[in-house]
Amino acid sequence: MAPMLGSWDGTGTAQPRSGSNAASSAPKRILYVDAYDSFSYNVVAILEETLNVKVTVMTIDSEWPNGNMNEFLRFYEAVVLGPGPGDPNLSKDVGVMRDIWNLPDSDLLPVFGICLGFQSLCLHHGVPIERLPYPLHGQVRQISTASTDVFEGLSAVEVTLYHSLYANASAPAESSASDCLDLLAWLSLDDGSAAKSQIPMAVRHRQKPFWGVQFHPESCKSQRDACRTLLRNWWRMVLGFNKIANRGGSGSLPDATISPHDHTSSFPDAAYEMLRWSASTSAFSAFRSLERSSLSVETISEALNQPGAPTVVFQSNGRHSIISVPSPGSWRLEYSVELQNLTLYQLHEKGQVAEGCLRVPQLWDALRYVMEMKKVHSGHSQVPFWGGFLGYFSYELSLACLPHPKGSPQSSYEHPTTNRAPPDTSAEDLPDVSLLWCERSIIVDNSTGNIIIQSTAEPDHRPAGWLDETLQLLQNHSNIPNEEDSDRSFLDSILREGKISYPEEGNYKEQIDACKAELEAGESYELCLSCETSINLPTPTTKNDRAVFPWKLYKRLKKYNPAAFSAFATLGNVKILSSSPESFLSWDRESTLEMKPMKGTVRKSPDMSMEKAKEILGSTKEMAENLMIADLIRHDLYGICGPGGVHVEKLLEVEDHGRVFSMITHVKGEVRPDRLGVAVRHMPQLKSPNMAVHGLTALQRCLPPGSMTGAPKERSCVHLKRIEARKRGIYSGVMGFLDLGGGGSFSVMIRMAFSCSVDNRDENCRQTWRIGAGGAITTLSTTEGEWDEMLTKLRTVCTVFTPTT
Ligand SMILES: C=C(O[C@@H]1C=C(C(=O)O)C=C[C@H]1O)C(=O)O
Ligand SMILES: NC(=O)CC[C@H](N)C(=O)O
Repeated sequence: MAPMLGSWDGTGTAQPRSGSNAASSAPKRILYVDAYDSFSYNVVAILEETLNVKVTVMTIDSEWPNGNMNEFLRFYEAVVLGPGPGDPNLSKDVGVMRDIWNLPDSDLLPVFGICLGFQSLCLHHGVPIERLPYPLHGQVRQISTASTDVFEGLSAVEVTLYHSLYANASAPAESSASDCLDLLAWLSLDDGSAAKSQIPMAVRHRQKPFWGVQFHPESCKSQRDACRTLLRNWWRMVLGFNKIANRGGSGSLPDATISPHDHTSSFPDAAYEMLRWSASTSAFSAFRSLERSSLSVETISEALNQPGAPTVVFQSNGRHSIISVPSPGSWRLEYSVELQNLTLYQLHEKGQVAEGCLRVPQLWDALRYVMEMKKVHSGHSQVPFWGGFLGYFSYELSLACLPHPKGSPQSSYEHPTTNRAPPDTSAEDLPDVSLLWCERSIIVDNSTGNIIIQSTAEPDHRPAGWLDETLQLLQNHSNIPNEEDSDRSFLDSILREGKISYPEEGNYKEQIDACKAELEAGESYELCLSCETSINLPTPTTKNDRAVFPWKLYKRLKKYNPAAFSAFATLGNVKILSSSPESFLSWDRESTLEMKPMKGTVRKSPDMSMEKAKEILGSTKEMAENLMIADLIRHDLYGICGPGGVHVEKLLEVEDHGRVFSMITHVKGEVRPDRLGVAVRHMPQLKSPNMAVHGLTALQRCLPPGSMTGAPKERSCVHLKRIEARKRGIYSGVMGFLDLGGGGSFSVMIRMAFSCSVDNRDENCRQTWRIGAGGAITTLSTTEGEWDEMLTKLRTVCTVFTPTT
């Protein structure tokens, strides 16, 4: 193989004709065309980190600024066409990418296509794009190269692949292709036939400055040094071409992304209302400490919270547990995406209620505003929460936070009058957001037994005020006697009357096949499919029994399946019992964001050791599942933190999570208000140094959890919604706290049950609890294996709903 290299190379010996800006020291500009992929910001990061360039992001469904592509591209040194879902044969999937290939010779500029961008390049130059015999998603393979051109010095490179389609260079229509494209790299594919076929991994146009790679140089499992060399080689050739062509990005451009989405929304009045409701919250969290106490979290919560009253408890088996305590200034909010309705409820005095209409972005603005205005400046230095909001964001709220490409199937909740979701009465009244404004709380340091009693309400700080009273109360308190027997018979008496509706096996298996069909078509690289089990129970007859039932059930769950993020909530009609092992997003008060997705699960059993679990989870299938999510959350964090701001701490490590072994990845990002990531650069609110504001924004931009959707996130969600045909509700959403000191932490709502039944014996004699369970479907999944995995996860929660005798 001796690719013909055309008439120009990277040495750039020719003299510029005129007006070259080569001497300019300002970073040169690259235009990145984003096909709504979940790896886009990883590409932006590797470009900016490697080439000292500035990247502008333009989504495929954008209009060319001023309707003039040629004019606009003069600002740029080169264009990078990114990866994405779908098929380059369809204009909706590549959008403006296609326009680039039709640039007149006089306006040519260097182009580098990645995966979908590469396929678009090949297709336009006569190479058909077809389906692979088996998709290659999240798989790390060694490719061979021609060792020339952009692969100078790189003979074999290990790279990550995320594609279902490929450029069939040996198809009959190829004769014209070989006239203009040279093959620079290829992969030997063992497709089961006697002869091993080779598929193109990189090409270059012979006359035009167009390159493309089928693999993902930005993936954290692609050989980093080699991929950076590849980009530097390309960049040399870009500069060489531009010099000869006497072109090059010039002029100053705003640091914005180009997309059809209007990011402006009027500031919501609700924000001022929420601020008024928080008037009693001061800028200090005062505290008292009770050293080395043996009081349990359950005992403390029972001592300070009335059964059935709004309560949130985070009972971590990590360092700290948090228990909310009501105060005269307590209030809570509920938001419905479908109705675009916000309701505030005062918990004391006359139980005042306020309602307002606002859109999802305005809700985030309101939350940011309150967190900024009510910043708490000091408190106990060791504890992660001083006061603020505790509660959840549902999966449907998360979907409403995603950008939808123009013309894509919209989510019903954004436009209540059109494209309604399938009727789903069980989810009808479930608030999509429910948050408790919490001034008083108790923190238990699980490692020392120390208890911190804290409050941001000024009257509580006075001597002999609530802090001192509570200290005394807890000092004189002892653990509640073990009521396991009476609790068991109480719970069993209700559970015995329960009806559990399990998902239908045949239906779930059909849904697995439907997912696989989308994976094979190139629509997704991984789909996290789930289904729901519902449990219908009699409502206990007495008011007290109704109030204590969820709490007692929670205690049973906590005991049966202790988890890193066990949590309980009762907020209005909503009750949540969670034994989630998975952290979604947390942030400290200074600048660090952390995400720890979990993907790859095996059930514990007497003959399943950690060693064996590592062997199973070390398979191509399991590693690929986790790697895809690892790359997805790197993208999510790069969108906030920008190039240079994201680091992988742990990649694909197996951990013990109670009843299962799971594989996790741990990624950290540093927020730098002066160098924000592409996803948030347009937000003026983020000039603030307050980490609460950045953390909330990261939450808004990173929902829904990628481990619960698959990648690319937006397109995967569209398919999952159609295939699952239900609202997931709180399952797949997140639950956690927003700390007025600046921090925050949210876990993924899995291994949990929730109910939104009205607690009124007269109106509703039955209550329905819902448990979601599922798993990531890849092309390597087996139908049987996925059904079993779903059942394993379901059992961790469903077991506590079955009577013990
Ligand atoms: C979908 C669930 O879990 C998700 C899927 C996992 C997997 O595929 O291994 C692991 C953890 C979660 O991100 C669930 O628990 O219902
Ligand atoms: N990662 C990608 O860009 C994938 C491209 C295309 N959707 C495929 O599956 O082949």
